[in-house]
Amino acid sequence: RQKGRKYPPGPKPLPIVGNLFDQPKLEPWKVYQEWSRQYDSDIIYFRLLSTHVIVLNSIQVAKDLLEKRALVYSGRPFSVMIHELTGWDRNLALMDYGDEWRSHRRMFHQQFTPKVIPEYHPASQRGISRFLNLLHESPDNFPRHIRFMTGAMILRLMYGVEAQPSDDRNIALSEKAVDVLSDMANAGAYLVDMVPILKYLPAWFPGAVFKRQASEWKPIVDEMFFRPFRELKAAVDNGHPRPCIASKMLARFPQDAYNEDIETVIINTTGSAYAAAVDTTVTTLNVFFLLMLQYPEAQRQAQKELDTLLSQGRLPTVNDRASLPYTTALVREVFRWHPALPLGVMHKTTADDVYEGMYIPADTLVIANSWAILHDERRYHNPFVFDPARYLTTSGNLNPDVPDPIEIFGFGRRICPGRYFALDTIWLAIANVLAAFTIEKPLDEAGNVIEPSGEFVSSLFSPPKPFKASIKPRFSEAVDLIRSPVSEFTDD
Ligand code: HEM
Repeated sequence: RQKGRKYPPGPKPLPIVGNLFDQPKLEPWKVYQEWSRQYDSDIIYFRLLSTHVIVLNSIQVAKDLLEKRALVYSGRPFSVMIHELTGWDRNLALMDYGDEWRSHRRMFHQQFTPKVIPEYHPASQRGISRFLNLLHESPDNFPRHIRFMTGAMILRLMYGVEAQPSDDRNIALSEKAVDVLSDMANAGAYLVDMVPILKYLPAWFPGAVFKRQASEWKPIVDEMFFRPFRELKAAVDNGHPRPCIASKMLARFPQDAYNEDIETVIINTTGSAYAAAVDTTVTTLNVFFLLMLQYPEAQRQAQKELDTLLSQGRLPTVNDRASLPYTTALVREVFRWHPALPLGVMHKTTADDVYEGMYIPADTLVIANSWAILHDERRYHNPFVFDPARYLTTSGNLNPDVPDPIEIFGFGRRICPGRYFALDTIWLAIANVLAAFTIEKPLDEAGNVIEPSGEFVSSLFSPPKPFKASIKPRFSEAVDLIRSPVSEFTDD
C-alpha cells in the first residue's frame, strides 16, 4: 500500500495470501455484485497474494475506466503457461496492449466491420441450414450440432474449408487446442504462473508437471495455427485461392510487400478466430435452448411473429430482421439473461491511476462484471425475469430507451471485434430454429416431464449444465423448408 493512498473498498485481506480464501467457487459474478452492495461501491478491490484485482460492477465505472481511460486499462495479464510455454501467445485476445496487439487487431478488424459482414451472410445461412438438417435428423444431439455448426462456420470463413460433421481433422485439432486453453484458464491451476522462475526447471524434474504438459500441448496449438493456413497458402500459390478471409488478407499484400512479419500476423489473426468465436457462440445458443424450455410463452410469441411475416412458407433471412422486433428482443434478452462470459475477459492496468480518490496501481487485474451490469435494477426493471417485451414499446417496436445488452462484448479498445458477425449469426440461427421447430421439456418413459437443472458452469465461459430437450418440426411443411437448399444465397 502506497503511503496515504486508499484502494477501492473490499473484503479485508489476510497477511501474505490476501483474499485468496475469500474467492467464491460458484458464480463469482453474483458474489462480486453482492460485495458491491456490502461495501457500498460500484468498484471493489481484493488482493490474491501480491496481485491487485478490481471488479467493476456498474456501467458507469466500466465506461469511466475501460473506455475513457482506455490508454491505461487495455492490457492483458501475462501467464507463463499461455505466453511462453504453449504457443497461445499468438492469440490476439491474449496479447498485451502495444504495437504487436495493434497490428493484429487492425488486420482482424478490417475483415469484420459492419460494412464487410453482409459478405459472410451466405456462408452463415448455409451453415445454419445444415444445422437445421442435423437437428431434424438427431435432435437429441443438439449440443453437438451447435458446436459443429459454429466451428465449421468459422473454419469456412477463415480458410475456406468445408468441415465434415464427424471426425473432421481441422475441427478435431482446433477443439484440442481450445481444450488446452480452457484447462489453463482455470486460474491458479498452474503454479508456474505464481512462481514464474519454475519455468526454468527441466521437464524431468520431479513436480515439473506443467513443463511436461506444456511440451505435449505446444505442438497441438502450433499445428492449429499453421496447418489450415499453410494449406490455404499453397492453394493460393498454385492459383486456386479459396474464397475466405485468409485469401482476402493475402490478396492485400502484393508479392514484393509480403514478408515473414505479415505472414505471422495473418497466421495469428486467422488462428485466433476459432477460440474467440466458438465457445462464446456455443454457450449463447445453449442458453437460448434452455430458456425456450423454461419460457414457452416467449417462444410462442416469437413464432407467432415469424408466422405472420413468413406464412410458414419460407425460413427467415437477415433481411427480415427489421420486420421481426419481438424475435430481435428475444435474442437480446438471451444475451442479457446469461452472458456467455459473465465476467468478460480480464484487462490489466499499464500505469498507476486514481479514480474518485481510490488508488489503482499499475498491473492491477481488471474484471468488468458484465453479469452485474446486465442485472442492475437501475438499468433493467425486474432484471432476473426473462422478458423479451422489456425492449419493446407498447406498439411492439424496439424501444431505444432500453439499453441493448452489448456489454456482453466487453469494453473500450479490447471490445470484441467479432461482435457484428456474432450478432447476425446468432440472430439468424435463433430465428431459423424458432421458425422451424418447437422446443419443449422432454418426457421420460413414464411420461413425466424432465426438468432441466437450470444451473450454469462457473468458469470463464458459463454454459448451462447439460440438459435434455425435445426438438420437433412445428408443422408438416417445416420439414420441406428445413430440407430445401438455400438457393437464394450462394457465395460460390
Ligand atoms: C456471443 C458471441 C460472442 C461474445 C459474447 C464475445 C465476447 C467477447 C468478449 C467479452 C471479449 C473481450 C472484450 C474485452 O476484453 O473487454 C471478446 C474479445 C474478442 N472476440 Fe468476441 N465474442 C463473441 C463472438 C466472437 C466472434 C464470432 C469472433 C470472431 C469471429 C470474436 C472475436 C474476438 C476477438 C478476436 C477478441 C479479442 C479482442 C482483443 O483482445 O483485442 N468474438 N469477445
